[in-house]
Amino acid sequence: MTGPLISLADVSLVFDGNVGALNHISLDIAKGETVGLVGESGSGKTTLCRVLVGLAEATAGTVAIEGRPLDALIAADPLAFRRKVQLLLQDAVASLSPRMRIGRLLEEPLAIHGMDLLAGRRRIADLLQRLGLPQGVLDKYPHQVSGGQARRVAILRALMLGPSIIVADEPTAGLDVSVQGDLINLLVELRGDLGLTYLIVSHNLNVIRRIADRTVVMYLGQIVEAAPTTALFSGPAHPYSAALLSTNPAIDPRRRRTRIVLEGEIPSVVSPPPGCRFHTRCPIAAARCRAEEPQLRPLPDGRQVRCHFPLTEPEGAAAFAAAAQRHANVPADRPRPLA
Ligand SMILES: Nc1ncnc2c1ncn2[C@@H]1O[C@H](COP(=O)(O)OP(=O)(O)OP(=O)(O)O)[C@@H](O)[C@H]1O
Repeated sequence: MTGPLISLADVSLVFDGNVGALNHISLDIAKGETVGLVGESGSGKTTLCRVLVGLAEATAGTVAIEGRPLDALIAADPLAFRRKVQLLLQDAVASLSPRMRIGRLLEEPLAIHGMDLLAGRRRIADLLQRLGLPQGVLDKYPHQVSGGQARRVAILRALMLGPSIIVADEPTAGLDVSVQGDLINLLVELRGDLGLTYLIVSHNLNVIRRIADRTVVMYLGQIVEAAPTTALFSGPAHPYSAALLSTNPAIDPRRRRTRIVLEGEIPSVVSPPPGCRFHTRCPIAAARCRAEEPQLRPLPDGRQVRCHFPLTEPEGAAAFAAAAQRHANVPADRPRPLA
């Protein structure tokens, strides 16, 4: 296969006639790639995940897997589609029935998909070992295992049917840092061993930095930047990406001397600001930003950005440096709004 494994072309989704949760999203994901999705609450990350797994339907645009439209794939063979694309939810315990022992929970999909029970049990045994879970968890109820183990059980359940795509919404949320680290290592290992492709949503930028080959930044239903993770973290092109990264002091503190505090509420997707959607909170917004909506466009270094004045170009860099300078005298222990 030469084309992308997953392709979203100009996808929009409007809830209730006026909630534009996704706005002209175009994104290709290659087989074996891990794409991280970041952005403030309400930017459309979960909706994008739900579209990809067929739980929500795009109002416009096309979603394709291996070049075949998603709706046609689902209509032709819904079970085959579910085997191929699995959703991993944040709250692993809540996504498992509390009244069934884990062993039965894991065998349940085998019956639904008409798979051989013996072969299924061998697969469970193999995956238990691979995921570092003791055999004993099979006899327990979901609430009787630790948070980290419950998360592994949910991963095991998602892997039972041999998927090729895993869409994970906050897979490490609520876990201790060390357990988070183990889980990320596990996901990376599984990707290599089983040839998986991941789309991973996380509020935790350290998680995204460790696992994603490419990171997509969303704001108010739009992609504002899509870049190789190393490029994004070493020098964001969109002012919103810069603001998001600056909220995390652990990310290269030498580079992040200026903490950019975004002022004001995130606007509503029901009535997004005209021009650039970010202009009401952007530290370098100019008249053009208020009047003209920027398109997502490629930069010479291969990333894409939706900004008239990307920080990787001289005009944007100068404006950003000037904004930082204006606030340079704010004491270090106080937030330094750039707007
Ligand atoms: N079923 C629905 N009906 C109406 N509006 C919805 C529905 N689901 C989501 N929305 C709205 O769509 C927008 C995007 O929501 P979404 O949950 O995708 O954002 P998110 O980036 O995943 O946020 P979070 O990080 O909090 O999960 C929000 O304004 C939300 O209120």
